[in-house]
Parts: sequence; structure tokens; C-alpha cells
Amino acid sequence: MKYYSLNDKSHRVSFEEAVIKGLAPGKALYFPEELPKLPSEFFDKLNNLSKEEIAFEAIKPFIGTEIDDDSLKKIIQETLDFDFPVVNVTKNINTLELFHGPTLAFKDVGARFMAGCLGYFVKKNNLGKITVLVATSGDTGGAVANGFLGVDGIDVVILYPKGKVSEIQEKQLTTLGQNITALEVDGNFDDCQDMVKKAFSDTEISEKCQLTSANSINVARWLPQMFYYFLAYKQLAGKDQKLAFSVPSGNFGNICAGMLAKKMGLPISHFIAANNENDVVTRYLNSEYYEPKESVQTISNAMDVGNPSNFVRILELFEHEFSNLSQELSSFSFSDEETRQAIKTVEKETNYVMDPHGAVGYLGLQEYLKKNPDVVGTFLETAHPVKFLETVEEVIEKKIKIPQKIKETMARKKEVVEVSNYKDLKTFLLK
Ligand SMILES: Cc1ncc(COP(=O)(O)O)c(C=O)c1O
Ligand SMILES: N[C@@H](CCOP(=O)(O)O)C(=O)O
Repeated sequence: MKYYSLNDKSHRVSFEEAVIKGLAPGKALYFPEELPKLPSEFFDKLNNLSKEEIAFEAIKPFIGTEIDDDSLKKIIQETLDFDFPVVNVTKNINTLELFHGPTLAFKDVGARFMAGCLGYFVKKNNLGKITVLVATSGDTGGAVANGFLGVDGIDVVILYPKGKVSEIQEKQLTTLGQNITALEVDGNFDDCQDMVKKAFSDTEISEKCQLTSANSINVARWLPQMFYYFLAYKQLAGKDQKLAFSVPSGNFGNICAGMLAKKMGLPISHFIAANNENDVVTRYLNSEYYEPKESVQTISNAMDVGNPSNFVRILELFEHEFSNLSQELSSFSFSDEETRQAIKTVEKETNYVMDPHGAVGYLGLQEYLKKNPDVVGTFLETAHPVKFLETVEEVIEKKIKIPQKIKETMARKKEVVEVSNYKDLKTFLLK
């Protein structure tokens, strides 16, 4: 499979090149040149396939022979060695829990898969030292740090917005040492992401080091995020119902992977992009006018993104046809107050504790189901509530049990390099 640049369709690269480069020239994203259709036999036998077999069938067309089957199976096995349960919350609302991995957020899937692929290419082709640059609004940083820790030939540099991530998220990305360095940026997530993209087109930097990205702009981070939509479908199928997924969205890599799974044949009737007050996509679907805005700080901080990188991939999936896209995607935006109220009510009525991101997903689904009561809805619980301890405990007025691994992370010492602007980042990378 080749990947083309969304800025220039004639610029085409292999999977390996797309992974190693991260971004196409001119800060553009790579996109697969074909959207493979999975055969109907695959869906017929889905119930009898393991999660690793399902993931292998789904990702194989995107990789072709660039990674041999045994190595790809091993990468998948290491990526998916935790559970992805669908849990019933209320009568027609389920949640897909994506927080059973090592850093308690859905990012573990993409981060581990990408670390496996990059590690494979570095070793196979003697690529020399690679520097992985990543911007985070909260969870990507911790997952990438964990996924790449100790991987030979790879250094990781994480940019995060100072004072705008939760305490646990910060400890997860600033305390591991070894090949992981955290840069604390005086700015917001969009500033961090802009600096990362700028570094890619800086020839002084590219002459000195091989850079790639571990944000979902990198195809090896983005594509595996489709795995758990198949795994959820396996658990929900057979009920002969229309299925909708509500995805709490920030940089739009997660929902875009689900929409790709649908294009490959996964029978999902509708997607809901649930936003906090950073509502560029909600506004777009209401007005057909795409207008990024400076991000605002919310209690679902990992979704505080003003200019989501992956939305352009969603537009490409629909060949930029607004009317087709708006039939398959709805979007709603919610305030912190509404989010708090949802966490409180659901806990009171069902004992289920949602994190602020999952709660935005729950609200989006609830809104959609008002006009579509015949649909079975699932919202993605994208992080464990313990990652937002202060907010959640204050809202439910109860203590949450802290897992032992989080206690150990909290006890570690934060180590960061402070960065105020792009010049500081450049100096750091050239050092
Ligand atoms: C807990 C959580 N929920 C939702 C999101 C938004 O996901 P995406 O950026 O793929 O839209 C993030 C960050 O990516 C996150 O960490
Ligand atoms: N919400 C993310 C922002 C970056 O998203 P990514 O999927 O493009 O890495 C975070 O938690 O950092």
C-alpha cells in the first residue's frame, strides 16, 4: 500500500517511509491510496476470531509485505495484551472501556503499535538514531513514553502545555528518564503541535537528526486505533440493531480511525463526534464553515484542541462531500458544567464512574439517541477516571481507588526542560 500526501497526491511513499517521516512535505498528512474492503466472510467468522486475528486482518492491507507476518503478529500481540470490554451503562447506552492498558488511556494501542513498527524498521534497515517528536494535551505523552521506553535507536521528545494536563498525566510523561525527555511548553496544545510540525520543515534540524512524529498524524499511530471498533462490534453484533459510536474528540484521530473501519465494511450506522467547548467540528457540521479557534481550557483537557490535525483525513474519506459526511457524522459540544452533571447523575443512578472525556462522549450519545431511539449506542470511555482524580472525586463526592501502578508513578520525580518558543525547541534538538 502506498500513502499520498494530502497536499500533493503525486507525492507517494511506502508504509515504512510514511512511518519514518511522520509528515509529508509542507506539514501535510499521509493518507492510504486505497480504502480496502474486508470480505464478507471476515465478518461472518468474526465471532470465532481472537482479537489478534481480527487486528491482523484489518491492518494487513495497509502494510502489505513491508513487515513480515510473524513480526506483524508479534507487534499486534504486544499491542493488544489487555481487555477492551463493552459495558452496559443504561438501557440502550453501552461504553467501550479503552483504559485497561498500561497508562490507562486509549492511546496505549496506537503508541505500542507504532513503537513496534518503528523498532522493526530501525533494526531491519539499520536506520541509525531516530528522534520521535510528540505533542500532547494529556494522554498521548504518557502512552508514547511508556510504549517507546528503552526501544533501541529511538529518542523521544514530548512537548506538553505547562499547567494544562492533570497531575497523573504529567507524572506519566515526565518521570521515566532513559530515552524519554519532556519539554514543558509555555503555551497550549496547539502551540506544541505547531512547533512539532514546524520542526519537520526545518532543514537545519533535518540535516542533524531524523525526526518522526508519534501523534496520530503518523499513520502507524492512527491506523491501529481502528482495532477496538472491530472488537466492540464483535461484542455487540448479533443483536440485529443499528450501532452508533460516540467518540470524545480532540485531535480527531480516534474517530477518524473508526470511520475508516466503517469504510472497510464494519457495519456501524453512525458516528457522533462529542466535543467539549473546543467545538470547531460541531460548528462546521452546523454551518459548513470550518473555522479553527484558539483552544480553551476545560476539565476534559486532553480534548482541548483548537485546530484538530485529523479532520482533513475525515474530509478525504468523504471526498470532501459535505452532504455525505453529514449523513454519517453528527457532532455536539458540551460545557464543563454539563460534563460534571453527567458524571454525577450517571454515578448516582448506575454506580458507573465516567472520566470527563467519557462523560462528553456519553452526553453526545444521549443527544443523538433523542432523535434516534432505535439505535444501540456506545460511547468510548477513553481514559480511566483516576487520571482526573481531583475533578471526579469532587463531583461524585466519593474517593476513587488508586491502582498501585499509579501510586508508584505519582511517587516519582518530575524532570523537564522548560521551553518558551520554537527557538528553544530548535536549540534543544540541535544540541
Ligand atoms: C482521554 C482522551 N479522550 C479523548 C481524546 C481525544 O482523542 P482524539 O485526539 O483522537 O480525538 C484524547 C486525546 O487524544 C484523550 O486523551
Ligand atoms: N488528546 C491528545 C492530543 C494529541 O492527539 P494525538 O492522537 O494526535 O496524539 C493527547 O492526549 O495528547
